[in-house]
Amino acid sequence: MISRLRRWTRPYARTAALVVVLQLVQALGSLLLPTLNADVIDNGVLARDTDHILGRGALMLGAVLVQAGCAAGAVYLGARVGMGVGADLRAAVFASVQRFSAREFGRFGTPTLITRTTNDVQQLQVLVFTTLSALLSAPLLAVGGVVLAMGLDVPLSGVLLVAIPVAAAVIGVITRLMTRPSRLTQVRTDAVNRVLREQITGVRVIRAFGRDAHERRRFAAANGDLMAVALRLGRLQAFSGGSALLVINLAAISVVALGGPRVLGGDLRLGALVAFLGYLTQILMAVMVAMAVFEMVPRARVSADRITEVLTTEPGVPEPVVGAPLPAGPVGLDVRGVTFGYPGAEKSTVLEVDLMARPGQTTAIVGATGAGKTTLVNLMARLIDVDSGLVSVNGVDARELDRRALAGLVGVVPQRSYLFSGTIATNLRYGSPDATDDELWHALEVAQARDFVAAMPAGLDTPVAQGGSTVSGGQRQRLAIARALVARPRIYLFDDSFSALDASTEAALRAALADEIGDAAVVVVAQRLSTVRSADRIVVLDEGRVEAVGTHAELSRISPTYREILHSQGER
Ligand SMILES: Nc1ncnc2c1ncn2[C@@H]1O[C@H](COP(=O)(O)OP(=O)(O)OP(=O)(O)O)[C@@H](O)[C@H]1O
Repeated sequence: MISRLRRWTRPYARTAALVVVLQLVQALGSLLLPTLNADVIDNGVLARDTDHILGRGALMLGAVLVQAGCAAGAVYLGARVGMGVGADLRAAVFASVQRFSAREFGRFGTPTLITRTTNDVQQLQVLVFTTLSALLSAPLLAVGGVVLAMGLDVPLSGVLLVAIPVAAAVIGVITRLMTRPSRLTQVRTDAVNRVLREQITGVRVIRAFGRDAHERRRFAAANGDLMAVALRLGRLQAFSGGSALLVINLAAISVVALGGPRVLGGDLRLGALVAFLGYLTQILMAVMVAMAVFEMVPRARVSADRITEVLTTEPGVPEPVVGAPLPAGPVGLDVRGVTFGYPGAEKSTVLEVDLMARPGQTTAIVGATGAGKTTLVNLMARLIDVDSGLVSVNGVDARELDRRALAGLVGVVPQRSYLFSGTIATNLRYGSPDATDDELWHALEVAQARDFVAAMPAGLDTPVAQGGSTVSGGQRQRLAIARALVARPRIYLFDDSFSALDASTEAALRAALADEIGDAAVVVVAQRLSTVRSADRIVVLDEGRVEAVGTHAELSRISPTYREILHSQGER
């Protein structure tokens, strides 16, 4: 794990080196104090030498001040390194997730990606911080303490021979015991996130079906599981803290019991006994600190594994090393023999599909629910990559185009349009940040959204809630269409984007769109016949395969599926 963390701590090497120096000075100060204390007792107090007491006292004060200053500096800089590493890791995980395609999102799931970016990174951040601010000085304090303690009195050092291995054994056992609950804690935090997220998103469905009690029980179960494992960890921590204190105090009692009579017998100086107690406490405290940090290691290792898994996951839609140049002028999109199956699915969702979208023409895709229409649109926009076959733009493989350039070329209005928290204007400018207000109003007009936006209290500056939950479904759809229009793409992919509009609004929108988009290529997925009837080309999809291609008139004759759709909508 250390080697994995090294990559992230490297940019902070200088600060970390400074922390090492500060910790060294701090530890030396700590080690000096018991010896000075012994000197004050033996040669000052017992010898009744006030000057010696004051002289050594001043020295002790100096040592304490230097030690405190260095300790504060080490903690401050340690925090800067820890927080810096944490921020860098979060940024890296975020960047990685941003490159994920639907495939990777499906594999990980949203809740765990959020936990990994926050909670798991926090584990590593805390480990780096405590290592720098506490663990670094522990070896010097322990080794230096042992050497100085032995210098004071060899026979008493026998106590250390017993106490240190006992403390070390406790570390080993507890660290091992903590590994499993640590891993479980992260997994169960994911589970709580998952349930919570689902319940917040689905709150209306829960209320509508009166399933509040059921959902409460579901959450209570996930929450209880998390608490159970957290308690198991807590018990182990309590045991480790308690046993460490027990070891320290038993060792101190043994030192007093063994050393006290020897002080009375004149065999050991009182100052040496007191100093020995000081070193004993320092040594065992150092062991205890190391123990506390080691206890974090299993948990941090689990987090490091979870973060590494995200960072090393290759996106299903990789970026080309050098993007091919963008085709100029009107743009057409071709799908040739494309097959795609979702990971884990038994059969392909899209099979050997051929389709073309020509500039200035509209291609409609129709088919039963689940026929693979949305999947096909996602393949065309390269939101997912084909398993085989080719999606090309003016003859250039879409995989060779720079992804941002491709996004500028292809405007997608998804089936479930999503609006970001902000205002109407910030949402509309999402794909074209420099668009003027006039351009926004124009796009709204084409999308049949001008009237309702104009009627809003702050017009374009009206706030929009995350997801667009403060506007109606039909309004959201129209805003999403306007957002695509503002970006002026050269290929439009409308995935069932008119479904929430009434027939007359849709007819007005289609008429306005036809004037607006000029020689752009349009692909429309639709259920409603009025939407597809006037298309230049209609592709009928059946269980992922193209059943037929043609105009409305042609398909009415040759395609059973198309006839079924006609039939279901009262036409023949
Ligand atoms: N992310 C996914 N992971 C696994 N399977 C998926 C995923 N998305 C869709 N599918 C499956 O792929 C098939 C086609 O789904 P798709 O959404 O492309 O159909 P559709 O024709 O757009 O349907 P609808 O008209 O109902 O929107 C369905 O059987 C669906 O279960």
